[in-house]
Amino acid sequence: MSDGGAGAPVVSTRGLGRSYGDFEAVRPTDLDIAAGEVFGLLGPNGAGKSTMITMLCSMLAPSTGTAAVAGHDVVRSPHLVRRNIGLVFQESTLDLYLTAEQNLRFHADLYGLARTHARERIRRVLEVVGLWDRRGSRVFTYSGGMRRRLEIARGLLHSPRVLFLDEPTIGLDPQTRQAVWEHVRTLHEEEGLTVFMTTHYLDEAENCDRIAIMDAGAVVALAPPGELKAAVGRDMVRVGTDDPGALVGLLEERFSVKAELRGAEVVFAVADGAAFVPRLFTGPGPVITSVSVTRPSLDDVFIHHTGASLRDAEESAQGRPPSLVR
Ligand SMILES: Nc1ncnc2c1ncn2[C@@H]1O[C@H](COP(=O)(O)OP(=O)(O)OP(=O)(O)O)[C@@H](O)[C@H]1O
Repeated sequence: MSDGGAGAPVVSTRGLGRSYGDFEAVRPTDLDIAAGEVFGLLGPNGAGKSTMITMLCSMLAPSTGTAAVAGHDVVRSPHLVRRNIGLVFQESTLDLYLTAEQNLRFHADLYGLARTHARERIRRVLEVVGLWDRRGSRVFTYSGGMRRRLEIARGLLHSPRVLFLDEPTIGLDPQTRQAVWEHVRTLHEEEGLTVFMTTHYLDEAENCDRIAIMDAGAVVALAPPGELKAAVGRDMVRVGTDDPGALVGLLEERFSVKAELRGAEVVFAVADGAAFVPRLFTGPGPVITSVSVTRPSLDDVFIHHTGASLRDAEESAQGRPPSLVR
């Protein structure tokens, strides 16, 4: 398979799917990702994100269809695929008893980088992720965030065309997540890297050029974040009340509006929030303590397509034992 030249998608799938027995973990999927794009795959636990990314990295054989990465077929040319990609997965594979520099040198040897080039490249990637000064420290002395940054540096050492990140910041605090993301952005901008990531975090998803929302093995929406939000189209109304259950019932009966409980709030979508809200205060009903009207957020988009809140997915992801913070 040829590289296809400028403008050709750098990741392309046709009918790509994976089953376990009768269970379709990833249903046949077509995807095209352009060179230089930052692409995010979002979905609740078990949606099929890891299965998808592992197939694209040539580490799991598809049951159906084809996938090409940097012009190479993932089944027929796995070695060429791996030369062209960087991987940062949930499970850390750093050697904790080696220094950062030694970890990177080992990786450079594996990829056959010439010594001088490797030296320059190690310096460059460590500088980008802010670890050059700590290059001589053994990795077990690093914090969770520093280890993650080092893994990103390692994933980029051999100048891949596509960086695959499977939940790169899971278990990290918001500031560290932000820092990791800034490093990815810098490399994306300076090296024209294509980034394919899975995430549970809405703020990370907002940074993507395009997002695919995956649910039960299928891509149910795919567009830039702004377009996804505009497509949901309606205003979100959040109401605080002393009796949320009663308010959900009242909205259904009196206004035929389907509302959900999100935490202590009742949340629903209407075409014109400002016009609708005064009607809530007419007639008998539970006491209303607060009301807010907002344009749709990415979480609203997620709920619209999957019926679940991404915030809940974030929380359950946070509850998992973080593989980074050892
Ligand atoms: N080796 C396997 N054998 C059987 N079922 C599997 C296997 N690997 C994954 N699955 C199932 O496939 C589905 C998709 O799993 P996958 O790990 O891709 O989801 P995910 O979206 O990455 O979830 P998470 O966000 O929790 O990592 C799940 O129902 C999972 O149980």
